[in-house]
Amino acid sequence: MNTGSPDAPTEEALRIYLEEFLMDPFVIDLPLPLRYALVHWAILPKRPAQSAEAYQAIWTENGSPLVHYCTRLADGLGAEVGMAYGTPSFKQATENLLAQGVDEICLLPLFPQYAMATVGSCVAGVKKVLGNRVTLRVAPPFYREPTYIQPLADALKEVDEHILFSYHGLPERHLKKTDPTGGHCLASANCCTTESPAHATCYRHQCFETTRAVVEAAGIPPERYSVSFQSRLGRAKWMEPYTDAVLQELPTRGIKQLAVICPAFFCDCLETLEEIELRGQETFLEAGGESFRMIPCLNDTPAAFQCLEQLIKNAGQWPAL
Ligand SMILES: C=CC1=C(C)c2cc3[nH]c(cc4nc(cc5[nH]c(cc1n2)c(C)c5CCC(=O)O)C(CCC(=O)O)=C4C)c(C)c3C=C
Ligand SMILES: [Fe+2]
Ligand SMILES: [Fe+2]
Repeated sequence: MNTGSPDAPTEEALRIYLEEFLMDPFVIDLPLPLRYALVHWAILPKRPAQSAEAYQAIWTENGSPLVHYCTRLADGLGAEVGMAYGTPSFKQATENLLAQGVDEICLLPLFPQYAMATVGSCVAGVKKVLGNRVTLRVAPPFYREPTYIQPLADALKEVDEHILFSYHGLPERHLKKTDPTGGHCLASANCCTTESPAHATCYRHQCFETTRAVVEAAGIPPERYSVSFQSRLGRAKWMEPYTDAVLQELPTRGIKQLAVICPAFFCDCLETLEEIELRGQETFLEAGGESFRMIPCLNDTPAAFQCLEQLIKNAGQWPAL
């Protein structure tokens, strides 16, 4: 499963998709009246047109890159593909599996790090469709699986530029909400490097761990890389530093050659191809940067299949819900 894309890069299709996406209480976690007001009065009047233009810039003859790569992966693995929003839907994928008479469904949310807005939403959606009809097993977050880390490290071994690890951001509120200890996340500056049971569902910790594992495997020293969080939406405080601010700031520190990698995304999508490769590049070059390149996600490469095959091998041991 992945988040999913609109059916077409048009304002109309974006309105349907964004309404479904943003009315999900796992994404905008406000009480229904507030969520409805925010989505319908603040976001939906303007964003569908803006997002349609963004999708037009990355749309291919195969449609949305995200849906295309996810479909190729699922087909190659003999799995069903389902999106949290839009088509192909997870509801249809779940029904297809049930129609085969299976007595167990193994769900692999294609997100290396846990977030309520992604993994949490996927699991709740599938569980709701299934009820107690069959056992549901869910893959644990794979943010430090060697088969995910090693190809990212390999891609960086030949890179001479400064490296920016840009992860999808989250409102800080989400980090606190999914903290099972009720007091660890964001309570101190070094919470994410202080061992805690909170880390099982701490997106921030898992992003930092992904970075740590990749730089260790690639032998990249601390002064050669930065970490930031992208795709902020709305006025709430999201995890910092923000990618767009870092892209503006790096050239002022004399860092003019940059390579960006986005390890929160298994497949390239709007957030990597448009937000980073197009708009992010423009921001960096306008701020005085001289060269910019993007490291692709694993997409449908042999390394992507090896990673997923390795994860799926253990599906029988994934926690059952
Ligand atoms: C990688 C993990 C992701 C997290 C964490 C995440 C949180 C999150 N997202 C939104 C709002 C939007 N995200 C959108 C696109 C989008 N988001 C992810 C992944 C994560 N989101 C992906 C893979 C995509 C790309 C989909 C594609 O079709 O390529 C969008 C839609 C596009 C747009 O208008 O920008 C929205 C909206 C929130 C609010 C959030 C955390 C609360
Ligand atoms: Fe998102
Ligand atoms: Fe933390």
